[in-house]
Amino acid sequence: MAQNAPMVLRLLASSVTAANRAGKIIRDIMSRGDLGIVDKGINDLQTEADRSAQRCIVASLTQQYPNLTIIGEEGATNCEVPSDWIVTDYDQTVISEQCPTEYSHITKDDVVVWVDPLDGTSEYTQGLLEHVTVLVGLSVKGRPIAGVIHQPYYDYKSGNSLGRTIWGLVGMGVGGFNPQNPPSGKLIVTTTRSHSDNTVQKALDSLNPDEIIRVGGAGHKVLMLIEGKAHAYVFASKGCKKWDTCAPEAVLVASGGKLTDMHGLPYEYGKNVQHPNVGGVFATVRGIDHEELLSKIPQEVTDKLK
Ligand SMILES: O=P(O)(O)O[C@H]1[C@H](O)[C@@H](O)[C@H](OP(=O)(O)O)[C@@H](O)[C@H]1O
Ligand SMILES: [Mg+2]
Ligand SMILES: [Mg+2]
Ligand SMILES: [Mg+2]
Repeated sequence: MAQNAPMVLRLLASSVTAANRAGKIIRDIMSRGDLGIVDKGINDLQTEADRSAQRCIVASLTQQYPNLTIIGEEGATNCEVPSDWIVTDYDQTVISEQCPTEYSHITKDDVVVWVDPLDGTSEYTQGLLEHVTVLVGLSVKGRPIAGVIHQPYYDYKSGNSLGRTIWGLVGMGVGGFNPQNPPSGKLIVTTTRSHSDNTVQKALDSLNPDEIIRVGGAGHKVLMLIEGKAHAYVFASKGCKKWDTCAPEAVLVASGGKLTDMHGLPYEYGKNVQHPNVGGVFATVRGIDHEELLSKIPQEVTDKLK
């Protein structure tokens, strides 16, 4: 009986359906063509799709889990939304999974949900729609243990109008896609397409990669890893925030990978942590020696990330 499932499993199943609904809102707003762009600061845009997607997700989860702690990129959310934006059903695949016993007694008070309603806003406004993801991350006692990465425009050029939703729960596994290993005998690194600087480039140069793939979206970059298109995501900059990395880190770890800052330290996702990831992002797929690769980053780079 779904309602008797552990709260963490139910919350993940609810997050999948909420992210799917947010993805439709994102597509509908793009179709209408009025993005309502607001400039939040240097190279930091927000559209009506960001705002509406967050209101949809927060309203849906709050209705099912009152007083749940949710931190969204777009700040305080007006939960007065059209009734058809509120979804309260569970994703049936997720809710049918066997939840690891370690999460059996987790309560809402242990959980913080990190929401990036539209990751890759800059790319969304530029029409690079395959870079866009919806991110819902679940942290328990500060650790990222579950995540949803929804792609509203997955394979849209071939007519797919529903997108794709990937999920993961550490200790249970991942779903919604076929994990692939990157090619052996070479090093492919993914990084920013729009926020590079000398420090970012020095970090990349120190790894001497065979190939660098520059794309937008923190969620999109982690998808490159778990789908076997890159071995590491390296971003020696303070630009990312906790809502950018909570869900991707949980899915990556659930698939055997690892994400730390550029000093090799884990990020904490409790409700009182600072939002910027000031240590940068260093993520690797299963099979890559995270610490060995990280040891190649020079101190002149890590000194800039404190
Ligand atoms: O949700 P948005 O604001 O689109 O999230 C941003 C990140 O904050 C930003 O760090 C990423 O920069 P890069 O593309 O340079 O990695 C951006 O892509 C979005 O993820
Ligand atoms: Mg943003
Ligand atoms: Mg983001
Ligand atoms: Mg965003």
